Amino acid sequence: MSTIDSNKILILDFGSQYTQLIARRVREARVYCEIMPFNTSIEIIRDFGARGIILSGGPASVFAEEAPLPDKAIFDLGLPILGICYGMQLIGHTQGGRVATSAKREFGRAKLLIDNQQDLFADLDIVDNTCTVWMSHGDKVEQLPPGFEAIAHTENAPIAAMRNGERRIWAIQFHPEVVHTYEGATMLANFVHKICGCEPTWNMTNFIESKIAEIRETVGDASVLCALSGGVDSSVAAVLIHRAIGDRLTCVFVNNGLLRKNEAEAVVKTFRDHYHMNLHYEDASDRFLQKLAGVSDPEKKRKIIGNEFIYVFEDVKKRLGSFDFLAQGTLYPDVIESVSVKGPSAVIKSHHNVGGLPENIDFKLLEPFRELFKDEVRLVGLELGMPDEIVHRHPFPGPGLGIRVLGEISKERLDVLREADHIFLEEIKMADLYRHIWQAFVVLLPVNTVGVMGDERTYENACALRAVTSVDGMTADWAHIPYEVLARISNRIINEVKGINRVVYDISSKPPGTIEWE
Ligand SMILES: Nc1ncnc2c1ncn2[C@@H]1O[C@H](COP(=O)(O)OP(=O)(O)OP(=O)(O)O)[C@@H](O)[C@H]1O
Ligand SMILES: O=c1[nH]c(=O)c2[nH+]cn([C@@H]3O[C@H](COP(=O)(O)O)[C@@H](O)[C@H]3O)c2[nH]1
Ligand SMILES: NC(=O)CC[C@H](N)C(=O)O
Ligand SMILES: [Mg+2]
Repeated sequence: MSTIDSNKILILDFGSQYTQLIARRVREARVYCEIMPFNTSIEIIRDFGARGIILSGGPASVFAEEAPLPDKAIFDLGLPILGICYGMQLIGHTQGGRVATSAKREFGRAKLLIDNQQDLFADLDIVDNTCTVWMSHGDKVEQLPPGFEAIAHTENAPIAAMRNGERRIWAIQFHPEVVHTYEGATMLANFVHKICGCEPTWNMTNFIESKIAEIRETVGDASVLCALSGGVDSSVAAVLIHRAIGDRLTCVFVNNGLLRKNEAEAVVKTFRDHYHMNLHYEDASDRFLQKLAGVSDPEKKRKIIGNEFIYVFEDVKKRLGSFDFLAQGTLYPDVIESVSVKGPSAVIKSHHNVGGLPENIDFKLLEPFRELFKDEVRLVGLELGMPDEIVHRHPFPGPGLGIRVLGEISKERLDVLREADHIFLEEIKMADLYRHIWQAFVVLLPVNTVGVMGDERTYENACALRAVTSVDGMTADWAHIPYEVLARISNRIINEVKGINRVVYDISSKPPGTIEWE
């Protein structure tokens, strides 16, 4: 991003599970950074103009025929380089050392003995030069490249970290980006501040100012249509764009018939009355429900919903006039997944995502949060003075209740789910748990169970409560909601919601489960 000058770090991605965590840690050190694929050309790297480069880990072995390697000219840029895990191995391999597949692989916790407490390992909060780190490797550097010295070791790896002070290259076998490496954040901060000389200036106020200027420049005199869901990302995007271009912004909120109880009214009220924005409310519930009738396959549902959203936006554009831009709340994880070196990853579920719009759509895209993580978007929202209820809302997927009524969707089943879901959220809020939980919702199961109510036999639906804790939605654990709260929720749902006679609690983590059931 041109507005951020050279006070930034470049991360080259070799396919590690943790590349995004490296980016988070660098940003937590208040230095802007971007991830680029490992094979990015030296011209692009030079143009980006970072003050240092981090080479991520990765699944490959440097011996593999197709081992991913960076443009070797990165070693001649005169910039400090830090290699992590595979990044260390590739430095060892390409700079004249020797890497070998070790008989003793290291996974998980390891004790690191630091042999030199300078620069990268300065100011660590440790005793006896020993710190706990997290490892995940089979290969290791067995012989130092010329000019390098070992600066830390473990029982299994005599060269667990190395550096070449003159060429300003550092490399570590463990993962400093994961929380289990207790002093990892300090090490990464040492690299970006002390070694690369970056100033800790990245903050949301700077971001907002430079984004507003950029939006004005990009949009010029044109008008913008913003797909607004009332969720965190698009709401904060709408407020930011409104600051930049005022009434040339029109928001479109689509009622796809799959929203939660009272949601449509609440979103319209907030954005029309509170923010005084041009808001177009499009009730498209009939067309969505018609298209979904008789469909029970989750992937088919997702595709139908994703496509229908696009048709609705195009229809609205035809009716409301000329809009050059379509704005949406795309975040960094969405963007980066499409450039990851992991290659075509397995399709677990097709996330409805306007980012997957066809090439020939009649809009240019405006995505002000392409560089941000969700918690950063929340900070932008707070900085823009947005209320807690919007900024700290649980994420809600575009396909909405359509993927929470398992099996065939009908208006009746959606209504049953809406009531149960409403009770669940109400009780979570009352128990003061809403902010501790990443996401909580009810799933209506395509299962009828026998019950007894008022001495009468019932044969009605079962529903499942789903509540998870998470940082980024990529991994999640089931939330440990106190039994008393669960008991109250179950009681209320069974008593108050006609059509449900049994409530179960989902205790699956992600992985191996996912957060949504479809
Ligand atoms: N009902 C809707 N009407 C209009 N646009 C929508 C609707 N649902 C989703 N979108 C668009 O799809 C994008 C992706 O949805 P997503 O759920 O990831 O983000 P969000 O709703 O803005 O935030 P959150 O993740 O907190 O729910 C939104 O940013 C928005 O632009
Ligand atoms: O906008 C969205 N469109 C979708 O199609 C979609 N599918 C899942 N989600 C949300 O993504 C997070 C991870 O969900 P899963 O563990 O179920 O994959 C959770 O927060 C889910 O609610 C979606 N969001
Ligand atoms: N996490 C990593 O970067 C692993 C590097 C390499 N694949 C190994 O097993 O040693
Ligand atoms: Mg949403």
